[in-house]
Amino acid sequence: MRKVVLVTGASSGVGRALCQRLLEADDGLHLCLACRNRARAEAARDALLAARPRAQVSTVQVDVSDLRSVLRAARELRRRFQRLDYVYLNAGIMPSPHLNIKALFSSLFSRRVVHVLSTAEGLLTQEDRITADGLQEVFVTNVFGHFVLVQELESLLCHGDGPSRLIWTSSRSARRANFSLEDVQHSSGREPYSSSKYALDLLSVALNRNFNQRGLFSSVACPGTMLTNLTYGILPSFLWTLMMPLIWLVRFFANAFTLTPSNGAEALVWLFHQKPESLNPLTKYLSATTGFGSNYVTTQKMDLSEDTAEKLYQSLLDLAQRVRVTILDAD
Ligand SMILES: NC(=O)C1=CN([C@@H]2O[C@H](COP(=O)(O)OP(=O)(O)OC[C@H]3O[C@@H](n4cnc5c(N)ncnc54)[C@H](OP(=O)(O)O)[C@@H]3O)[C@@H](O)[C@H]2O)C=CC1
Ligand SMILES: CC(C)CCC[C@@H](C)[C@H]1CC[C@H]2C3=C(CC[C@]12C)[C@@]1(C)CCC(=O)[C@@H](C)[C@@H]1CC3
Repeated sequence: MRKVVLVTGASSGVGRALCQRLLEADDGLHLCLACRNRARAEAARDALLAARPRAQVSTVQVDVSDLRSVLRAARELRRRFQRLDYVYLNAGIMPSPHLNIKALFSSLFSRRVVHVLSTAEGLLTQEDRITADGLQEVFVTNVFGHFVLVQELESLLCHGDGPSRLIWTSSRSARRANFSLEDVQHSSGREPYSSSKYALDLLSVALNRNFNQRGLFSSVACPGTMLTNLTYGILPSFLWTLMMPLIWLVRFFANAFTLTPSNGAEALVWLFHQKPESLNPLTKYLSATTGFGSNYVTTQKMDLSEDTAEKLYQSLLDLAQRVRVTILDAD
């Protein structure tokens, strides 16, 4: 039977490159592209099938920032599939980013330059919004919509017939100091992106604790800094083009500049091929690229406590229950 792989945010960037690379390695897979925009999803499916006609590629419409859409998509997936072997929880946003140019220049002359350029620590803030469900948009898109999707797909993931895998696209910019259990949605801070990625790291640890015995395994990966729609929201593409010679130079010291979505997919593809029992649940798997353009995977121990992970998990369960009641009442 074909293995089924679901990828959210597969219409562009690293999600789309991941689909391409997975099919290059094995066109016997069934890929299901979970995207918010039907036209973009179909364009991605057509391009993938044109390159690998033997593959099976389907699409499902889901806007992960809209919980009704998540519930609808999960219902559709339960109708179509008996099991999901891999779910890549990849869709993500960084709305209205503001780059602190002064901090960027001072970091270039500091000893922490490689760390700052790899994580953007102290360089970026964002303006978050509130969704129609009354939730912070970055939190619901990057974390909570995916959490509810996983909950709704539990029967396809814990099927008792071999392991299933969750692979989250996190980030090197996930930072403990930007996350608080008292404000998991980061409604009162200016770094919702970093907070949401830290929440993903915690969530993955908690999911392993709660689901490994039922055959579900979770991992987190960072694709490194790539030129995608997300980074074109920080600086326009012509500025990235102008900075390219400098970035190629920087890449000799900072392996996080993977630059292309295909390079960025390295850790996500590598995780696909690993036995889940061999992976460390407290490790983040990072795509990296050398100055000469070779890709490899490196690891980082996550800066978190299992107790905080469990507390976040419980607060997401509570929130999901409350939101479900509100949605059901309104319908
Ligand atoms: N670019 C980078 O340097 C880095 C990116 N990442 C992470 O990689 C992931 C992919 O981003 P990247 O490829 O860079 O950027 P892109 O903007 O190219 O991809 C983001 C994907 O998420 C989808 N998406 C956004 N919002 C929603 C939503 N509400 N519902 C469903 N899908 C949605 C987009 O759909 P659509 O095509 O319709 O816009 C798109 O397919 C993100 O989680 C990001 O945080 C992590 C580290 C570095
Ligand atoms: C290196 C160049 C000469 C200057 C580039 C300046 C900035 C635009 C980049 C420096 C660090 C970058 C970075 C990201 C975006 C672009 C920078 C701020 C991310 C925040 C993109 C999304 C992520 O998830 C992070 C892992 C990236 C961290 C580094």
